[in-house]
Amino acid sequence: MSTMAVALLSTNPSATPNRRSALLLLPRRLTPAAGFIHRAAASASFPGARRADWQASFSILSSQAAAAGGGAALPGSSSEKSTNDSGDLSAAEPEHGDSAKRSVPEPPVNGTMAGVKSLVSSAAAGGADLAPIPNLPRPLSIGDLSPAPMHGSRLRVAYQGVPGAYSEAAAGKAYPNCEPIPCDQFEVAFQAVELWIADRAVLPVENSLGGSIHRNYDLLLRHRLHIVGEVQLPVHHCLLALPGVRKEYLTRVMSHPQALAQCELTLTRLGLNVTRESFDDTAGAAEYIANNGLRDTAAIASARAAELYGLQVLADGIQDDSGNVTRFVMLAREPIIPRTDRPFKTSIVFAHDREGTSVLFKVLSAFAFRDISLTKIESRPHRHRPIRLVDDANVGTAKHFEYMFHVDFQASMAETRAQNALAEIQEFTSFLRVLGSYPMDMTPWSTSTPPPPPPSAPSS
Ligand SMILES: O=C(O)C(=O)C[C@]1(C(=O)O)C=C[C@@H](O)C=C1
Repeated sequence: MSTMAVALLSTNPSATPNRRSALLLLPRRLTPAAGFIHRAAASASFPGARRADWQASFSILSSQAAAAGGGAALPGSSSEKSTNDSGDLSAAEPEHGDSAKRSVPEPPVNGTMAGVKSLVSSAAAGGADLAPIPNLPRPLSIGDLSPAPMHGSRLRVAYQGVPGAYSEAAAGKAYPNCEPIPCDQFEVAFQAVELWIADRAVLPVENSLGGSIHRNYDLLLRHRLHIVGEVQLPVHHCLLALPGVRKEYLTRVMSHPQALAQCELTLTRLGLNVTRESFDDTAGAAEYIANNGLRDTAAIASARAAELYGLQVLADGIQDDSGNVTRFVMLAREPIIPRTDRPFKTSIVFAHDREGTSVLFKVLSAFAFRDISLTKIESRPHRHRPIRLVDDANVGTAKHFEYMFHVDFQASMAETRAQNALAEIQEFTSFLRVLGSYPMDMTPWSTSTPPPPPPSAPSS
C-alpha cells in the first residue's frame, strides 16, 4: 500500500451543544493520551446510586482528543491518489502508517534493561575469567515478541454516547466481556482506536426505520480503520421522565435524532403535544433530564438508561416498528484475513470521473454477472469534487453532483469471484477502496435489546 498521508483533524466543540459535563477518567498507563482526558466530576444532583458505580469505572473520551491530532487520511489527499494510481486495494493488507503504533514503547530485552547493563559493565571491567556473570539475560521467548498489554486483559471498545446508549449494548454484543469506552462523538471513537486508547470501535451505520447514519460513512472514508465485523441490534425505545411526571405535563421530548425519527408516528399517536429536541445520544438525553430536574421533558432511550439515571418508564416499546434494528460496524486498526468457511460481507467505496459511460451500471453488472448479491448501496457527496460543470454552448452549463458510492456485497475477498469483480470495477473507476471483508452477523432474530457488557473494574 502506498505511504499514507496523515492529516490533522480538528473538531469543533460547539458542534455538540447538548453535551454537558464530559467527564472523564484517565485510562491507566496511557500517558500519550493524558492531555485530552479529564477526570470525572461527580454530579451531586444525580438521583440514583448506580451512576456512582459507572462513574467510578467508565470514562468518556471527549472531542478534545481531536484537538490533540489523531491521524486521518483525507479522501482526495495524496495518499488516496497514489492508492488509485497504483491500483492498490486495501483489503487484507496491514496498515503501515499508524504513527501512534510507533510510539508504543518497545519491550526491553528480558523485560528489563538491568540484565543488559550488568553484562556490558562486566565485559568492560575485563571480566573474561569465566567467573559466573550475575543477571545473565535469558534468551528471548515467544512471549517477549508480543507487545505488553497496554491495559487490562479486556478488549477496550470505543462507542459514541454515555452508558445506557444502544451503542454500548452493541459493543457488548460485538465483544462480550469488553471494556466499553464512551466517547462524546463518532470522530473521537475513530481517533481512540487510531491512538491505541481503544482496541476497537463499534459504530452505527444504518437503522431499519431511520436510514443511514451518514456521518459514519464519511468518517470511514476520512480515517484508515478497517471494518472487521458487524452487529445488528434490536432497538427497543422507552419514553422516560422523572418519577411522578405524567404524559400530560410534557412539553418537550429529547433524544438522538435517529431515535426521534424511529418514534415519530408513535409520539403523535400517544397524543403528545411536544417539541422534539436532538441530543448527542439517547442515554445522554436521559442523564440531562435527571441532572437538571426537568419535569416538563421526556427522553427516548433504553430501559437501562432509565435504571442508570433514576427515571420512570412512561411508555415502553414506542418505536414505530417492533422490528426496529440498527446495524453497527466493528472497526480495528488492522483488517482481518478474509475466509470462505462462513458467510462474509465486503464493504467498498468508489468514485468515477467519466461522463456518460454508465459507470454505475457497469459496476453493478460486475457483481450481477458473478452472482454476487449487493446488500447496500449509498451515495455521498464527493467532498473534494462536489460539482462537475458541463458546458453546452447552446443550452448553458449543467451542474452534475459528484458522488462517492458505498457498496456492501455478500462475498469474501478470499473468493475469486469477488477479486475478479473488483479487478473489473477498478478499470472504470477513478477511486476504489475496500473498507473491510468481514463475517456477517448471523445471530438469530430477536426484538429485544441485549444487555450491555459488564461494568469495568474501577480505575486505580
Ligand atoms: O443514542 C444512542 O443510544 C445510540 O447508540 C446512537 C443510535 C444511532 O446513532 O442510531 C444507535 C441506535 C439507535 O438507532 C439510536 C441511536
